[in-house]
Amino acid sequence: MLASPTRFVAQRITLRSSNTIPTSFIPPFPRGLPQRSVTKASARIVAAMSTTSVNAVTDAGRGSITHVIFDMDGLLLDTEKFYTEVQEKILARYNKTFDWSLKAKMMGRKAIEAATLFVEECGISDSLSPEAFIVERESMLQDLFPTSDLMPGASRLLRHLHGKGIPICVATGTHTRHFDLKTQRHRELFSLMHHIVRGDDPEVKQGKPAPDGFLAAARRFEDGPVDPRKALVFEDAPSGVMAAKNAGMNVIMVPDPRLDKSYCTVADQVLASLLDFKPEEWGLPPFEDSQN
Ligand SMILES: O=P(O)(O)OC[C@@H](O)CO
Ligand SMILES: [Mg+2]
Repeated sequence: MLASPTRFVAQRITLRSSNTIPTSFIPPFPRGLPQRSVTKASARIVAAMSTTSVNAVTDAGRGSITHVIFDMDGLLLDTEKFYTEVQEKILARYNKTFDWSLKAKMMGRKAIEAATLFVEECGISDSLSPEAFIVERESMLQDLFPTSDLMPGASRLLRHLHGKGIPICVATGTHTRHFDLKTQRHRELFSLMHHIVRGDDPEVKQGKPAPDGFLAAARRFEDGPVDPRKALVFEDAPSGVMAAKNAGMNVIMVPDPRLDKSYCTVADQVLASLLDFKPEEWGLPPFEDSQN
């Protein structure tokens, strides 16, 4: 069971008149907890998150969306729970518990970056390398991924936008070999996507919070590259939200309810579920059903 989320003293993010979000946003470690000895590798990753300059979306965002880009894990597919379950099992061997402050940093990232954060911030890097952690984690995930379910509202939203002729695609940190396992029960739904950018795509030099995946996704639409101000991203992870903002795009966050609220202050809109999305608020065709 994940330790209960600790209260963060989050930096207040205020949108200045220029609508530019301050370049560094990383919630400091919670008061009262020992400052973890973050070694150079995970410091580099954490620093990348805070030094990546964040270009806020301009005012043109709402009301003029023409293309939609979806994150996958935790947003379209209920797969983040598998990562948590497996990581808790591995940590139990070292009598340690996995908590949401670390989960929040790992979500959405490329495997090796998430693995480096995991072993170093849990203080087990002397006995488990990031590479060995990935191999062990993968062997446990192989059986779980093919059982992935859709998140609430995912099918309804994708079919609605596709049916109305709105170009949609996926930009995920997931590697191709995992993508195929996770989506094998949902091939028809994912066939509605114009294209899929995966974590091992040659154009994705850096994982989220770098904008690479979302910029590659914007380029590959029929009429690409799409003006980022007309693109709407759906994400569940803080790193993914930052990546979308760094790409100059609009972003709706649908976070796990256990994620501390201090991680949810950068997105343009925060929803409890995709079922709560109102397309007309963004200039997209409204749903016909009375789901909400
Ligand atoms: O970018 P997404 O689809 O959330 O994938 C992240 C995944 O690598 C695990 O967090
Ligand atoms: Mg995700």
